[in-house]
Amino acid sequence: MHTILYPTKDKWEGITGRPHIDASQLCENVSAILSEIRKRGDEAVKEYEEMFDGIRPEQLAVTEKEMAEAERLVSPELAEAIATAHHNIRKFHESQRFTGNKVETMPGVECWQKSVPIEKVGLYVPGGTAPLFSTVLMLATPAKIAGCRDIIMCTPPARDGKINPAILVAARIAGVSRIYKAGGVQAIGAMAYGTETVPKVYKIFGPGNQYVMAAKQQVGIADVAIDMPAGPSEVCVVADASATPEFIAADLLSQAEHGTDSQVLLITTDRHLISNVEKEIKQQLENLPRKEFAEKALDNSKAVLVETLDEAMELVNAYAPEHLIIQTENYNETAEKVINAGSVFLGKYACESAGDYASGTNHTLPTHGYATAYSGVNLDSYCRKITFQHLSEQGVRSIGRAVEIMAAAEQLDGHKNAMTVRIEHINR
Ligand SMILES: NC(=O)c1ccc[n+]([C@@H]2O[C@H](COP(=O)([O-])OP(=O)(O)OC[C@H]3O[C@@H](n4cnc5c(N)ncnc54)[C@H](O)[C@@H]3O)[C@@H](O)[C@H]2O)c1
Ligand SMILES: N[C@H](CO)Cc1c[nH]c[nH+]1
Ligand SMILES: [Zn+2]
Repeated sequence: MHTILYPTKDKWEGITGRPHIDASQLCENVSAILSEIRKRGDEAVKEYEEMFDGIRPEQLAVTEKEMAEAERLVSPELAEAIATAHHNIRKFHESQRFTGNKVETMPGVECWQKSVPIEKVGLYVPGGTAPLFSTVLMLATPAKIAGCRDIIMCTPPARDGKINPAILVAARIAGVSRIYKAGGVQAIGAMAYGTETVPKVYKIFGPGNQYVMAAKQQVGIADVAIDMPAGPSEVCVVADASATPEFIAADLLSQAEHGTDSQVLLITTDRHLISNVEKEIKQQLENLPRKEFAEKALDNSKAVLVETLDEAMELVNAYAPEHLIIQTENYNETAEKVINAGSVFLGKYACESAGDYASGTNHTLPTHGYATAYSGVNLDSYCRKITFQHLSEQGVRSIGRAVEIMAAAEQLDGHKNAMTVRIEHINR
């Protein structure tokens, strides 16, 4: 981790930048794969599976036999933990149900919204370096609550051609309709265009590495809707002298271990905290099986000393982290200043892992600064709000003239006439 002391504002860009990616090369590679998937369907998906995941799946669809085998392989303890997480995720997302009201904007003019589920959704569950079965719960639970009819899921198989059993069990618990063995760009392409086996969906959800994120952004231009750019994980911790270095180090490492392109950021008003956290990181790293990933991610990461918590929060908002942990004495007060963040964790006990797995909030969140404009996945992500309106004769009398005048002023006589014929009909 690089330490930066009291940076002036002109240095902030160097702090808020994400790890460098050669975007043009990435886009070119992704686009070439997508175009093969579009042209050659299943065959191309299998070829890229062999190239990137080291296994050519005989068939892409997961069978009932594989589902049953997975149920046997998952320990009762893990199944219970998954059930606990699912319960909390369902409870929190059920509380997000929309209730639309009819509004009479003028006498006889009624307008309202109805929330309608997206019929066909495609979920991407990462599996390149870790089998993220928690992501299954995060994506499928709200899809099910929303009432999506077809919930399909893609995830890369392991080298033995199988999908991690916990992913399959979580999928069954959360209500996924069909599962396919495909990862990365090829999975996104398959769900965006449809292949002989994988159905085309209307919206693709889910996080992934830089390839997955770039593929979603490309297919999102013209072929399918996407939830948001959700790429390599990030966490930003804001702390003052009251914070616990051991906890902060653990939180930073918890996201650094996701991948070499992850990034963590510590912003503090206490100079000693930085050295204490660094000492803790060194110690904790020794016992981390994914030490190599974490070390590389830490190379892209920074600890920043600032004068005040107000300045810390200004820097947080400029960075727009996926996750923000606030470990300050008056964390509620500090939290008032949050403008740009995906998900916020308050106080020393709210570790990000709680939200990653089991507290109930969603862990599929905007990265790379997109928290300035996107929300994380939530119940609304799976619905559209369709507006309805009804006009009575009184309604025509209320707004008819305004419509006629505006249409005429826009030089759209056809529009004007649609109202005029009604006004005349009523007055006949
Ligand atoms: N933002 C969020 O909400 C969130 C949530 C969970 C995980 N994540 C992130 O998801 C990511 C998971 O990454 P992962 O790699 O473990 O799994 P992944 O499933 O995202 O990616 C694996 C796939 O990448 C493809 N791939 C690998 N190398 C490639 C190459 N050179 N060219 C083209 N395609 C290639 C392969 O097809 C492989 O199947 C991590 O970065 C993690 O931080 C983000
Ligand atoms: N931290 C990730 C979101 O950025 C989610 C996750 C899944 N498993 C563990 N963590
Ligand atoms: Zn995580």
